[in-house]
Amino acid sequence: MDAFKINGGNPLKGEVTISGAKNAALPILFSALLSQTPIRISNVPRLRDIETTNKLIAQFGADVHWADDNDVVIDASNIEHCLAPYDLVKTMRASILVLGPLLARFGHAEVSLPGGCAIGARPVDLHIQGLKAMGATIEVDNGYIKATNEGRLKGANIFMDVVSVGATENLMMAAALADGVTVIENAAREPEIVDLANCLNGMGAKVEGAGTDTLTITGVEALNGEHHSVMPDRIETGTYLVAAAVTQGDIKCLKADPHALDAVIAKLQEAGAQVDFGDDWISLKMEGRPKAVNIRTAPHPAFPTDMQAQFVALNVVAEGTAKTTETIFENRFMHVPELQRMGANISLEGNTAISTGVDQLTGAQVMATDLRASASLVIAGLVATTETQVDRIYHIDRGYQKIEDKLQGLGADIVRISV
Ligand SMILES: CC(=O)N[C@H]1[C@@H](OP(=O)(O)OP(=O)(O)OC[C@H]2O[C@@H](n3ccc(=O)[nH]c3=O)[C@H](O)[C@@H]2O)O[C@H](CO)[C@@H](O)[C@@H]1O
Ligand SMILES: C=C(OP(=O)(O)O)C(=O)O
Repeated sequence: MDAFKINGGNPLKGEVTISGAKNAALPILFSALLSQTPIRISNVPRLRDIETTNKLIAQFGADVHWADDNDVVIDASNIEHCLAPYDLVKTMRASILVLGPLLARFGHAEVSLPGGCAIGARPVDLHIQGLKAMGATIEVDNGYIKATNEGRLKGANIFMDVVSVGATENLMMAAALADGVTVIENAAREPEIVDLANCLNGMGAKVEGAGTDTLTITGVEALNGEHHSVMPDRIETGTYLVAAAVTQGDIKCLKADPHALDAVIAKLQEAGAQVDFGDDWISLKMEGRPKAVNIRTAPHPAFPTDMQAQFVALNVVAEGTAKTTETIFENRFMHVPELQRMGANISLEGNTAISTGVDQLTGAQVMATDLRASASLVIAGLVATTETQVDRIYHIDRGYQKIEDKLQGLGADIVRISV
């Protein structure tokens, strides 16, 4: 199993190129299942979750191949079956996103229930309810969601009582091929939803309102190939910016999208960082110790849950006391006990972490428990006074392309080892 060894103390300096967004690339790759002709997707990050997605799509019978370093071509004209098996689905929750496209195009789909995960139970009831509202018959049997539909799905009015990124994406993809108009109210407004809508519209879909809380989708009979470039990863960008702030560094992120990062930039400025940006870059300079900042996660455009752990790493070395409140996932504080082992002064009260920054963290052997928790431990390691070993970094490989190479390029002392 791989681990990172980190010797902290170097301020991050220089330029880092941001990869395509994992959370946009995954639904966009799955949207290829809606298309009768090949689709080419550029700026796809090279990550474990992307490999899992490609494997899942290929096992339905589609032809999936890398056409270039970051370009994937998918030809789903011939699909042999519509069964998504537990072995693949259990390794990546986003696999549930095959349900809408397969059902809409082929009238049936069997998808393993993804099961709970480290950060929370993460049910899929909204996905199922929305598809039922569009006329599908759905049963859950032996751990599988079994969905069927006679002919095309029917357009429907769907109100989602929880804002869900994945359910919005699944229903938007299904509605793209439905008969009639679907209106999704209380839809998620994340930039990745907009990127997916743009890709679908390029394939011939009629999706309006992406980026607002009401989506109107007029179904079409068929979708066809498209060449789409995935948006930059706002969470990867935010992670490097926080790492630079914590190490009192000076970095520039290239091929980034600063407009997708408003809430994160506001918090970095509140922490005392100087942040500048242009159309496709963002830079951060931090002089002196950051100031602790209160955080409350909520659906976009509020502060993203996927940046919570990284800001906890900032708060535990910042000047002052801060409250970090997690409102999206019920168990997304597993980095807290690991940070305590590195000397952090932090405690948990319900869904709030209360921290008072310490002058210095000390290195320790710590365990990554989920994707962003791993990132927060790496950030903590970058400022710790002695060596840190972060174990189980397969979590980080799900979502960060070549993180150790990128951090080394910024001057960090981090190496991958086999343990
Ligand atoms: C691949 C991907 O894009 N993952 C992102 C996506 O996950 P994902 O799409 O799984 O997250 P959701 O937006 O669906 O989850 C938000 C909340 O809704 C709840 N819920 C969701 C679906 C449902 O049917 N019933 C229900 O109750 C969840 O348990 C959670 O409490 O959005 C999350 C919230 O921004 C991010 O942290 C993840 O990085
Ligand atoms: C939680 C995340 O991903 P997933 O929804 O794929 O688990 C994430 O990207 O932080």
